[in-house]
Amino acid sequence: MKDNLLERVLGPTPPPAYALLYRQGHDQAEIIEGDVVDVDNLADIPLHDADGTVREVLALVPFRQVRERGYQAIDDGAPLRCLRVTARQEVPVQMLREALPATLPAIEGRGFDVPDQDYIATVSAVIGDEIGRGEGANFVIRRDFLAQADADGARVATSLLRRLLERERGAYWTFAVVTPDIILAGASPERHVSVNNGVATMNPISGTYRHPQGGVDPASFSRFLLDTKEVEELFMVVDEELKMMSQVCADGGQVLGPFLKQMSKVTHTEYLLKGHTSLDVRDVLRETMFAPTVTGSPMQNACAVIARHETKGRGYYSGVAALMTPEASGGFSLDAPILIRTAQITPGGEVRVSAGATLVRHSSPQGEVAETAGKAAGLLGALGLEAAYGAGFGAGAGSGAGSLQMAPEDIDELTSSASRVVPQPQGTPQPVPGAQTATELANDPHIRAALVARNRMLAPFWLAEQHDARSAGLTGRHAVVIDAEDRFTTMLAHQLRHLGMTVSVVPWAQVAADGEIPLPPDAEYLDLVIAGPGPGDPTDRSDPRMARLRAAVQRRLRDQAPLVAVCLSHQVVATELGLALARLDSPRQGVQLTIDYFGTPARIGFYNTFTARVEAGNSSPVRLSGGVEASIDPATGDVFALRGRGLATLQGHAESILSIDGIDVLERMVRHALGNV
Ligand SMILES: C=C(O[C@@H]1C=C(C(=O)O)C=C[C@H]1O)C(=O)O
Ligand SMILES: NC(=O)CC[C@H](N)C(=O)O
Repeated sequence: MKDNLLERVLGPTPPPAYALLYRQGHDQAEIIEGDVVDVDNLADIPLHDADGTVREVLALVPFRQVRERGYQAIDDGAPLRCLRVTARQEVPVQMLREALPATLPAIEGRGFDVPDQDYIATVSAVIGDEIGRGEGANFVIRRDFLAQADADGARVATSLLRRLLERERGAYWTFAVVTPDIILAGASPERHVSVNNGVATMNPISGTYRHPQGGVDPASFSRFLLDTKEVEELFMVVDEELKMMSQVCADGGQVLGPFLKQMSKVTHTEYLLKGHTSLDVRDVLRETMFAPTVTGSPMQNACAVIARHETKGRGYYSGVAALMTPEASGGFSLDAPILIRTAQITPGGEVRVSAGATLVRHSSPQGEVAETAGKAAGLLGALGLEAAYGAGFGAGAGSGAGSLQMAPEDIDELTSSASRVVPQPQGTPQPVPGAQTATELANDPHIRAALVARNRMLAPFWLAEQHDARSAGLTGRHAVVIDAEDRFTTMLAHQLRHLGMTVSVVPWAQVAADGEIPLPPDAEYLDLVIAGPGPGDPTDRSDPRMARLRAAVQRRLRDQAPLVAVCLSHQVVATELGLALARLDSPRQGVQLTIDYFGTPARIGFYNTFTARVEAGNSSPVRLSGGVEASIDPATGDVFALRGRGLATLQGHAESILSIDGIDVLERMVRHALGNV
């Protein structure tokens, strides 16, 4: 008789480890049984048996795994757990739903571990001490809602899954994974990365509209769509994920969208990034570990910031579940949602629901408190914990008990700020008027038009496919990009290759103390050095990273050897040329500006807190000593770009999705540095 895995899994003697998955784009739900194997590194994920037979594996990758990349994380010991699939079954989703326990066990909410006041203090500290000191553009700090169920963990997970299948919508994966000591159940909106027949897709989601009590409302949603903070947040995570795409895909990543992800309690804005990869799926996982939408950017430093401001390890929160399935071609497909909106459950029925908010320079602490609560709301509602968090986090009053009470004006904060309205690109339709109620926001033509209009702010380079190189006469020239811990270098490398160059990226630590830069293995001569961006204060003499960057820059300047310098490295060059460096009153982290690039207006993305400055009131460009000229902001004297013999620098990021004119400016910089080739 055919084994009915579903019956077995939900029967009196379930197997020790199984998963129940309902994945977007699949007709049927999947039931998987597997052997549990814990491994140290992603490369150890057992995709082959000893005899070489391919195996399907579902891996649970905890956040602390990021240490494999050399990034910081509080070590809570959560294992990289693999289920080697031994049996699987597909059933219609309603069959799964109806087979799951119909009643929830009693669950007592204990509230957030970090009270509102403490979370507010953390938000302020992150804005002031991290973004305000040039450590990065955005950081995701999470807190945990804790609860205790009067049942074992598997029962909590399966009954929660039923409620999620009944109530949640728009999820990428709705799932429960049960293993002897680690149990997860959730409805994650966000695909981190998938690979199918060599096509890699990432799905950065950012921007969160919390549904008002009476349901979604196109008027308030239109205001949300025009909120600068929400728009910039999404663009920043697209940039950060393009860094990952440029690393794993030879053709970078084409940006598709924006789209909406409408869920039960919140609606998000999102893009899809697509490219072609030939990497092993485990390498794809490593190079993309983890999403900026749940960590921040630049990602490496975001991990350090998280370790500074969170007090406990994240377990699996913001990690991924990764299903790797053999493909006919001999490789493996990969499907990896981010573990958010996911309950971490112990065998004894302790429940932990983590939620974070993306903190940016103009975050409102109260608004971010409400956002963590809003993100937890879908799961807490499904756990029957509505009372624990109050009547709702939407536009209504928060009348709930405990730590989550807040004033309606605070709750409204994120969506109502008229002072932060995005300047509307020409022809953008006005926000939809009045009280019309539409449940499917994406079907509203005005909303669709407003979404599409966002792309007018973005670089055509990244909105198009990028296989074909430009013939720029730079073919065969060798460039080395120095990585100063911001992976914008992968996008720079991709664009330079697009211009015909041969490019390698070296970490700053490979620069010698005397500034010598290693020659790539296949090159006899280095035509160009691109000194990259990075977090931190460029004048910090105690930081070995700054010292190496400075040594490299000094050497290139001394030899008048071609040098392009970006952002942090532009600042280093500027100080070497004797310019003053100042901290901006309001950081330009993730901001688009039109600059005068030596006679041509250029729309460029900026990610900086510091700036080099000359006297205000001059017109651009100004001539400095040594034949160097500076493109400046006449009002402030802020230096946007420098040019001299063999030298071209930019405070902004030509490689950014925010740089409409980026590839043209980069090409001009490279040609200038190479002596006008
Ligand atoms: C960090 C979370 O969600 C992420 C952050 C979002 C945002 O800040 O707008 C939106 C979706 C997710 O990418 C979470 O759910 O905990
Ligand atoms: N992206 C960067 O290189 C930033 C440079 C510097 N850390 C600043 O914030 O100004």
